[in-house]
Amino acid sequence: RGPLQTVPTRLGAWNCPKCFGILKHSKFLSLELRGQLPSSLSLSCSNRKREDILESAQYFMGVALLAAQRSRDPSTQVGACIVNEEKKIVGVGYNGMPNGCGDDTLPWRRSGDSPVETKYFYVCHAELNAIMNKNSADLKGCTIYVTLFPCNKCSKLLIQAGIKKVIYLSDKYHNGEETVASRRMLDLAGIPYDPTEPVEKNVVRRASG
Ligand SMILES: O=c1ccn([C@H]2C[C@H](O)[C@@H](COP(=O)(O)O)O2)c(=O)[nH]1
Repeated sequence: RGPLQTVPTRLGAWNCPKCFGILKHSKFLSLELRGQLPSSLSLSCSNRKREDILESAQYFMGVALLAAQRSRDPSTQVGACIVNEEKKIVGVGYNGMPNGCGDDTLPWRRSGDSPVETKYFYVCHAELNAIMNKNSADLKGCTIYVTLFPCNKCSKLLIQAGIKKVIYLSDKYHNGEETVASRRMLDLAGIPYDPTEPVEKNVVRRASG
């Protein structure tokens, strides 16, 4: 237990004897008293809903960004979040080695004497993993939020899975052959791809209160 601190001004419950009565024994309140609760989670008796909430597209890209943080790729971490027409998340993934293949056994380098000694022959892309992790019967009509514009192989997968829209963050390989081929297929398949506004600062600011 840490030392008690002065009561934070945002703790509206202190002004309401009824709420304080209920909360004074709870772990939640004691965390706030010890200053360990992010201010964004402060308790309040206000009857007014919050208006300044994280917009849904930023939330989904935020989930993709968080997933990317699980990647062991030393140069490019990619996260993907698939969302259905009801705005429910149905699959999340990030780039990594195939299950059971060992992160420490296969190479992570970008170039080598042979392509067999580079990561490219082995890494499962974020989009592939998000599709494989799906928790719904199919992905028809879904939107994918992905932190890097999908490569040609991933676009093939997205098209075949029935994804109807791509929202991406980085397009750092815009002029690469794979990305050119990717756009070509998405265009032919009638799948729009739109950049998202930069979300990192917004998401991080909100998460830390
Ligand atoms: O659509 C894509 C494209 C790439 N990835 C993954 C594959 C690799 O792990 C990295 C790219 O590495 P670089 O060092 O930037 O070449 O990104 C993906 O998940 N999805």
